[in-house]
Amino acid sequence: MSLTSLTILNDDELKLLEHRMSNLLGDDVLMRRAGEAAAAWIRGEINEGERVTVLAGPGNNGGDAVCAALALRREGVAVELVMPGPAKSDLCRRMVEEWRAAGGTISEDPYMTEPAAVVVDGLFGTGQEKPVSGAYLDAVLWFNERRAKKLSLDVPTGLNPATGNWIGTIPGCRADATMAFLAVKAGLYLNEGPDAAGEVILRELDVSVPLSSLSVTGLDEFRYVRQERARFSHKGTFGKLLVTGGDTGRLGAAFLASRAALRLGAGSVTLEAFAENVPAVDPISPELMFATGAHPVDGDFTATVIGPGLGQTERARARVEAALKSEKPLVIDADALNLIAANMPLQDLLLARRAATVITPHEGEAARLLRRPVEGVTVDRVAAARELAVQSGAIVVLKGTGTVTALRSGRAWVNPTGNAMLATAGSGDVLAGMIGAFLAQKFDAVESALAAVWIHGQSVDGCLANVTASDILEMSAETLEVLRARSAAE
Ligand SMILES: NC(=O)C1=CN([C@@H]2O[C@H](COP(=O)(O)OP(=O)(O)OC[C@H]3O[C@@H](n4cnc5c(N)ncnc54)[C@H](O)[C@@H]3O)[C@@H](O)[C@H]2O)[C@@H](O)CC1
Ligand SMILES: Nc1ncnc2c1ncn2[C@@H]1O[C@H](COP(=O)(O)OP(=O)(O)O)[C@@H](O)[C@H]1O
Ligand SMILES: [K+]
Repeated sequence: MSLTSLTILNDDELKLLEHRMSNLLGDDVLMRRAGEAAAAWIRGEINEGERVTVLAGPGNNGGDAVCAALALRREGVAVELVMPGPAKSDLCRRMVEEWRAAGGTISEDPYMTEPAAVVVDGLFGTGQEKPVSGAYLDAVLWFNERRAKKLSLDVPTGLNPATGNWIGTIPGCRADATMAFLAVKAGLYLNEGPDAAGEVILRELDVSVPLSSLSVTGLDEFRYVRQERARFSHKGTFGKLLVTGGDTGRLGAAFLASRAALRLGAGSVTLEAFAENVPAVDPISPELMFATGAHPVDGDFTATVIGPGLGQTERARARVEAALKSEKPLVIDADALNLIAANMPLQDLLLARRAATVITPHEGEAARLLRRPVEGVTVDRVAAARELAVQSGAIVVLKGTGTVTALRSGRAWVNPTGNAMLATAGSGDVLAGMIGAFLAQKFDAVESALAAVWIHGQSVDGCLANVTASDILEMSAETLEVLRARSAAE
């Protein structure tokens, strides 16, 4: 995993860059560099005498694959080239001619090849237009069944490079590693993408890649959160956070958010719980304070988190209204989002807010806010997050596989950390509390959101089982500690 932010280029941006580079360098130079880069990686994966099978498609992804085969063959590696259909792009045709001129043969059926240690998917890349079918689909199935190291070139075949969904819902290649050329594509991090791509390896091909409005979050996005605290400080320096939620039966959600906020460094945390029988103390976190009597004034706190376990009563609606009217930073999660989705005046208040506001919907909550079915969010998570940012005026953290953080300017980030161990009840409450903790410590709101999402995901890195939300908050605090130690040593 890369620790610095990576630029994501979309199809238009890539085409423009490729066009410029092709004018500057010659039309085949990037393809040759891509092939060489793949061949160099493959050489590192094989032992003396082991074979490689390369699947090449009809377009430039196929051209990259043929170039890789050529480079391996030049070095004496036993490599077989399979093309289920004829070359269609000029560049791919040219590479095929070179392959034949070098004495190479081409088979159409991968089942006719010898067992290989590495198999390469160079069937389709960013030019995929329709679901994979026919002989190409057979090649995809063959690829997935191999007991070999599996490398996809640029994008796993069948995956929509922008959205991370299978094109036409037909599953495509599942690789151990994907080598992205020039820039990474958003789809490698979203929905089906991480399972399909495996490890993402970027090769910029000696091109200086321009910035874009979308990137993969790296540590450089939150250097202040990672900095050691100044010694000249006191608990007031780190802010007072209010957590509002926890109605009867859902008190735990508010506890998780509050405990996470304490662990992630809020100077103090006060819980305003809606449940009837709220304990006088949290025996696990006795540091936690409880609001008693009338509802606290948001303005008396540095920041508020509202929503975890809040419920959707009239009392809750009125409390969300008061929070929206406050001029302090606010994190809005869970039921507070559902209340806003169902209530136009609350939406107006949200849009009118001037203080920093972070909303943290999962796909279901985002769908309600955007008034569409959940599939209308899943189909393009980046687009949905951007739309929601425009609609709400808030910083949007759209949770899920590849959490997307978007601003109303269109600037957006895809988070690379995390795994399905986060898919456990209360993990979103922990995240809301973490963002609240960073806002209370007066970090920039965008940095707070990006840092919390990255750390929350990283905390379960390598975990395969045995993780509850309570563990996530402990491990997130440990992750921040490691990051601070490292940044102090830099
Ligand atoms: N042009 C350049 O300068 C560079 C291109 N690169 C490679 O070029 C790729 C993009 O190349 P292309 O735009 O040619 O796209 P692809 O190679 O992904 O595929 C396009 C070709 O496949 C056909 N096709 C698409 N979907 C199909 C389907 N489901 N069934 C059958 N045929 C289908 C199209 O009609 C077209 O002929 C990138 O992913 C990358 O691998 C890299 O070499 C980097 C430099
Ligand atoms: N498969 C997954 N891969 C990565 N992150 C996930 C996955 N499933 C859930 N998450 C993350 O876990 C958290 C779940 O939050 P949420 O849906 O609000 O759950 P809850 O309400 O139970 O706390 C979010 O941060 C989400 O991004
Ligand atoms: K591919």
